[in-house]
Amino acid sequence: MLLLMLAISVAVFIMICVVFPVFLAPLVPLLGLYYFLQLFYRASTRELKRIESITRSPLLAHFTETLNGLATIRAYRVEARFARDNRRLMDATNRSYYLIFAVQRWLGTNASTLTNVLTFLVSLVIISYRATTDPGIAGLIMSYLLQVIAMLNLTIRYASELEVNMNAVERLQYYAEELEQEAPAVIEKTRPDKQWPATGSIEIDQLHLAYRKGLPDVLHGISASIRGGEKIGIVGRTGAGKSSIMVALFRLVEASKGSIAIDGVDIASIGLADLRSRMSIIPQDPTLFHGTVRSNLDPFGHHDDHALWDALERAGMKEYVAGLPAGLDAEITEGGENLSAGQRQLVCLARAMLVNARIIVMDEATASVDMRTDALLQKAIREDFAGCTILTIAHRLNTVIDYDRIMVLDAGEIREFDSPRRLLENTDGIFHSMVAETGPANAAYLASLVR
Ligand SMILES: Nc1ncnc2c1ncn2[C@@H]1O[C@H](COP(=O)(O)OP(=O)(O)OP(=O)(O)O)[C@@H](O)[C@H]1O
Repeated sequence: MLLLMLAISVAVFIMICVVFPVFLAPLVPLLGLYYFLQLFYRASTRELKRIESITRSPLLAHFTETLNGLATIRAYRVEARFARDNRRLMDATNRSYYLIFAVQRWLGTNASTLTNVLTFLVSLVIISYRATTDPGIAGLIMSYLLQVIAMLNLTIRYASELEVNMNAVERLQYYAEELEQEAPAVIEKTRPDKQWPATGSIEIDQLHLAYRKGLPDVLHGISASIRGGEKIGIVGRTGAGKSSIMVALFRLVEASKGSIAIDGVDIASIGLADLRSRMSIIPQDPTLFHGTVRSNLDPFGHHDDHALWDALERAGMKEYVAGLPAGLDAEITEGGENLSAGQRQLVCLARAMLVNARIIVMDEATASVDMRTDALLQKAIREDFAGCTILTIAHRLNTVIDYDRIMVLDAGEIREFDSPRRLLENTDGIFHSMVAETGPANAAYLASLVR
């Protein structure tokens, strides 16, 4: 609408000026000045907006961190420091914000001055030609002149705003076209059959993994052969590479060298959706989404209510969910905030049970739960997942001491991989020393549990 009005005003104004070319004389140099004004204005606004965006991110990050860590901040009585940091970051943002307004005022003042000069000059021309100029035309010239100038001011403002906001479009385009994409979800030619993986055997062959190009490998050519149905505990000190094996298995990061084959199928050759839908993961930090119990258990609506209740029962959550007024349709808030950490873990467990996968990966699934939930999880792992291949990434050796085999990782390499009994017998081994570090009483208890 604005552009249309501007176009009409400019057109009429030009027509008048063509009929009475004398009025063009003062316009030409002043429009030139106008052009320079907008050049300065656009360049400054663009840079200021950029600075404002850069300084706004730390402010928002600090604000979010403060909100998340409010309890800790209060406990350590460091409110003053956080308030000071917040003010400092706010000042940094406001500095550019203030300047953006100042630049707008600068444009407004200069444009108004130019407008006034222009109006004055055109009025002088009209007065000097009053004998030959129709009073109606003179009025029309003055009226359109004022409109055109006002529109020009707005046009400069909007053009520069458009230019700045185009940054967002540029960023979207970058995300859509230039950002490195995941492998395809499905590769028709190499789709595994519906039963895959029937046994759940995993063959890891000289696997190297780096989190990004240019970063050093975190797994240095590991090889292991896991039979279908085996229970494998993966242990090692912090940073040994335990979670990286899970990352490679789900292809969250592609292996830089080597391969993983599941039931003889190289996982790099199939689509990601096919790969990830055939394995279940119970992460350390259970992930729930805003929605209902039902949508969290079965996001794609593949299962009927009977199957959902059955999974909840096996995970020990049936009683709780049945007690909710809406049952399976009870609301789950963002991140599962309205459930306890243990209940979130159990919902994840029920979700894993529902999938009926042959391969289950647990990333320290029992690290943050109470004894009852832990017992439920362990029972489920033994009974429900009896025939499944289980890989448990564990810090607590108690969780995996009765597993079939333990893989001991150190600095991205497999140092030991054997049954817990044999590993314990090797008094020079890492596993033996890890068990000894848990204290004499627990070490004796662990030794009594090994099969
Ligand atoms: N997203 C990442 N980007 C870059 N390097 C990473 C990333 N995640 C992990 N690493 C590096 O990979 C190595 C192995 O990390 P990983 O998380 O596999 O160890 P972990 O044994 O699971 O440790 P923890 O017991 O603390 O969870 C570490 O040196 C770590 O710094």
